Amino acid sequence: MIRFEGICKSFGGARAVNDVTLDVARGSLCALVGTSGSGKSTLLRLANRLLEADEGSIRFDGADVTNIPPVELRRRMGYVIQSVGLFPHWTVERNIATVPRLLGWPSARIDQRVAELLDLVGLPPGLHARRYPDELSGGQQQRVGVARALAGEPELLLMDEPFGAVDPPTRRGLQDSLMAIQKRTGTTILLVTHDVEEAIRLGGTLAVLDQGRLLQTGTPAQVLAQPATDAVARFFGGPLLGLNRLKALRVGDRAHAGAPSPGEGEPIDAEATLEAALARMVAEGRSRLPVRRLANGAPGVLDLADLVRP
Ligand SMILES: Nc1ncnc2c1ncn2[C@@H]1O[C@H](COP(=O)(O)OP(=O)(O)OP(=O)(O)O)[C@@H](O)[C@H]1O
Repeated sequence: MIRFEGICKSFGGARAVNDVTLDVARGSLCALVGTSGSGKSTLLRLANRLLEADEGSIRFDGADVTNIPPVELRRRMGYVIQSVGLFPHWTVERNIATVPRLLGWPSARIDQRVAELLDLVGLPPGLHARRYPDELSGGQQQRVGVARALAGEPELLLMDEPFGAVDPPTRRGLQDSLMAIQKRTGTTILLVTHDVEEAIRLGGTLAVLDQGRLLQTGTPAQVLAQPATDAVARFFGGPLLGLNRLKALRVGDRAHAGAPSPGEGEPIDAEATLEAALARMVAEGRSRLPVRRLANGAPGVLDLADLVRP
């Protein structure tokens, strides 16, 4: 869907992005992660030509982005930033309708799209469509920002720290909504975050940047099991990397067949993370949990020892 090839970008002689080659497959979610100043936002802005690369090429659906007019490019790529940037004097529905209006959609189609998107991001249209941004909480504004970016049915959604400014429980709610939206719409997402937990939780592919260089790509489970460099290991927790790894693995990945014995407590879901399983074991003083259902449908068990298996 989008491929960065040998991309370099400098500001005043300092390399912000250094020879990055990265492929984001159609329908996937790729999280650009790395410490502050590693070049994540720059890479995102190069995708929609808010910035131009010094070297290398970016192909979007097979075409070099420099051959696509910026207006067309930004219509085909939704862009969500942390500060949201909603127009304060426009209602929620008018904000969301920005791109469809520019595209000249008939008003009935726009109204239908706005209502559908508000539902999708979990804001009932009857309650929210006519409100103004300053009548919404920060988390609700973020949801409107996501709806607005999706309005023109973009092929790619670029998100720069989209949930950076909201509290952790709201952030988790927004992450869940985003994952559900992606499942439903199949939109390709390239997202910037420096939050390790968010990067792991969203699943998909991680692309780890450090000082402008791409150090590693892979699923969270792969990257946390075998960090390519010390910088990657440090980013994912250093001495606590092992604990973060438990966030990237599911109970079903490690549980084994077995009949739970009486008194072993509530079964845990095979989809729960190993971190959640360990938390239950610690809280309940158990070294074994029954598992509701393995991939083959049979009940199973998870032992404390399963958590430390390679
Ligand atoms: N417009 C600009 N002019 C000059 N330098 C810039 C500009 N944009 C970015 N930089 C520099 O490029 C480097 C990479 O910045 P970038 O914003 O891409 O990093 P980041 O990984 O997104 O960081 P953060 O997580 O803090 O947002 C930094 O050293 C930054 O100071």
